[in-house]
Amino acid sequence: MQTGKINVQTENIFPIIKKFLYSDHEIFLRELISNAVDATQKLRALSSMGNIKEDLGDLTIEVILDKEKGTLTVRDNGIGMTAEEVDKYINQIAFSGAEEFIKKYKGKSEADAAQLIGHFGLGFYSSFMVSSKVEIFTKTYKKGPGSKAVKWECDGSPEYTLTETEKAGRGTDIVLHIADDSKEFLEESRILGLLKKYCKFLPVPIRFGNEKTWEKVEGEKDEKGNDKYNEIEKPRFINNTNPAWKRKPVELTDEDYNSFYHELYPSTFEEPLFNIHLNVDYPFNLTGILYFPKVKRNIEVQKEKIQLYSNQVFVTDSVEGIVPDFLTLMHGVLDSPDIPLNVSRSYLQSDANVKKISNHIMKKVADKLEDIFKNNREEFEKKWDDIRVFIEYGIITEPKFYERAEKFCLFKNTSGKYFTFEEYKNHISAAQTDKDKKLVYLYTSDADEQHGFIDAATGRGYDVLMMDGPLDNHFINTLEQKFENSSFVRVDADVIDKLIKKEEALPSKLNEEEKNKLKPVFEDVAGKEQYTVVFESMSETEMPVQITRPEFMRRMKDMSMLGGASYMGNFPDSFNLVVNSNHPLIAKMNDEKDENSRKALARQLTDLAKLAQNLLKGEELTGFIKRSVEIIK
Ligand SMILES: Nc1ncnc2c1ncn2[C@@H]1O[C@H](COP(=O)(O)OP(=O)(O)OP(=O)(O)O)[C@@H](O)[C@H]1O
Repeated sequence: MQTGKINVQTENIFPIIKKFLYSDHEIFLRELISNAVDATQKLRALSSMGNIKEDLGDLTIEVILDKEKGTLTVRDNGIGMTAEEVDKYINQIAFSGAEEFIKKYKGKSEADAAQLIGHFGLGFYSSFMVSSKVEIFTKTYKKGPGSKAVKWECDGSPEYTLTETEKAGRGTDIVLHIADDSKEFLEESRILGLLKKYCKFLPVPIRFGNEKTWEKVEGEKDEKGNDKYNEIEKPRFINNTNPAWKRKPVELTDEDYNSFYHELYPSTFEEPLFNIHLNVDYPFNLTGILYFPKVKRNIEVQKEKIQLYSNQVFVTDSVEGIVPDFLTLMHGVLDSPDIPLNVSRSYLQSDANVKKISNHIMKKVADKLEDIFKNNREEFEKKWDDIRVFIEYGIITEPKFYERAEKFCLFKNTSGKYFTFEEYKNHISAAQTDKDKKLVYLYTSDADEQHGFIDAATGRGYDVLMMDGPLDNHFINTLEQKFENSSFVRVDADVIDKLIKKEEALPSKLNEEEKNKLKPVFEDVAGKEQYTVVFESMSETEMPVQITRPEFMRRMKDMSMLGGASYMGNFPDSFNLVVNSNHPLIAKMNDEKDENSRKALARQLTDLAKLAQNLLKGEELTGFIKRSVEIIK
């Protein structure tokens, strides 16, 4: 027997390991199983190179729980280790990582220390987070002297023992004696949960005990004459060793992609819209499949998230910082050994590899969208309403994505037709260029509520865009910065004559004095605080009074509601009450001598204008209806 001191200066490092990995104790299982997978893959590699002649036998990795003994064992049939290798890889190399960590951690805050851990990969030693004692039983695949099985044992102090032992087969058993404060890891359900989380797609079969199922007994019936079934126990395998993202795209059908989607997200019933299969070797290694889900109208916190793997080992499903923000709306898997694990967000964001990966993914997503757009515009338009939020989000937040998306991003108008930016510009430029040569894009945020204004605009030969998505306020702001000499104006921002300013207005039939006389009457009925009364000389056929929402003030209000400008507090609604000074009813009002009649007329006209903007409510509405009945009588 050999006893020795693990090559470490610090007296007892395990309490420190324990403390700093506290929040993530469960990763010990991921680390141990990864080692077992590595050992198995190495064996496979040796065999395929002809270095091992005999049959490798069953390579299943087993996870064995013994509640009575209080142990959890990870067993592999991989390459195993000789005594010398245990000394080298476990006592020295593996520990030096831990030790280096301790040195660096001294004098740092806990948060910094937690970030550091990832760089050192405590690997095997993370098992001490949950164990009072760890044993390794291992036998190398190598033949000859020095290849006897050995047992290594350590109880968390820097002393270990290394002895010869008997072991039937090749490979390694790591036996954890679970510590009193970690008893949860002796619960079958807890371990099963962890295996399903971290090991679902590992490339070597993982078995955890047995599961019960029902098996049909051929040729036998039960008392009722139905097929007979017996309950049987069979080995419970955790993983799909050949997940879709590791296979070649040519081998996969749409059904394969969809069924893999459901394998990833078992509780989701919706089908994804389409997918992108990633496969890059250089300058970094990245595989994966991303799915476009149907994005809900209101972007909610998502249940299904992109899952990040490193060589098929699950790492995390918070990929912020690794993929651009707007791509976090996608679903699927990314697998890259080049993404550093267990490190902080800010570290990830500054990592050069991560940046390259992020740009690459963005490019691939744009490629795919452009591809569908070019080759199957009909399908693209059909999916547009579902993917639109996603593309707008990308355009708002990523200038690089805009450069690509400006070719395939679509506008939809109120009659349901789709246009690219370029097509739309050509479509409206004749009718919607104002007297200063500025192109005015008209839009509605609610086709029902703004119906009257849309009607007036289309009547003029203008086109109106549907901008009723959750991001459209921001989207419009972005486009105004990108499009030269253009502005966006909501259809109810002004009366139709003023919406797109053309030549000089018609002459007014009211003079200034008359206007000044009528103005207070309208101010009185509408309320001066909320409504600014303005006179416009429009055609006689336009409405006598209209309510508009000046574009700038409305945007400020929308922004304050979104919380984007909370310093403005509760920004008030602000409206213009536009009086058509050429309308016969206004002329009639002007001629009216009786003050009460003049006021009644103003009130009725104002209420009609409010009604058209869905602003007439409650008591005002009731009053209006009663008055209208009186008039008809
Ligand atoms: N099940 C095993 N079979 C054979 N060798 C093993 C096994 N587990 C660990 N080893 C050896 O011990 C070494 C140290 O393992 P450890 O998990 O600490 O670090 P690592 O796997 O090299 O790196 P990482 O920090 O990424 O886990 C491994 O590189 C390997 O040589």
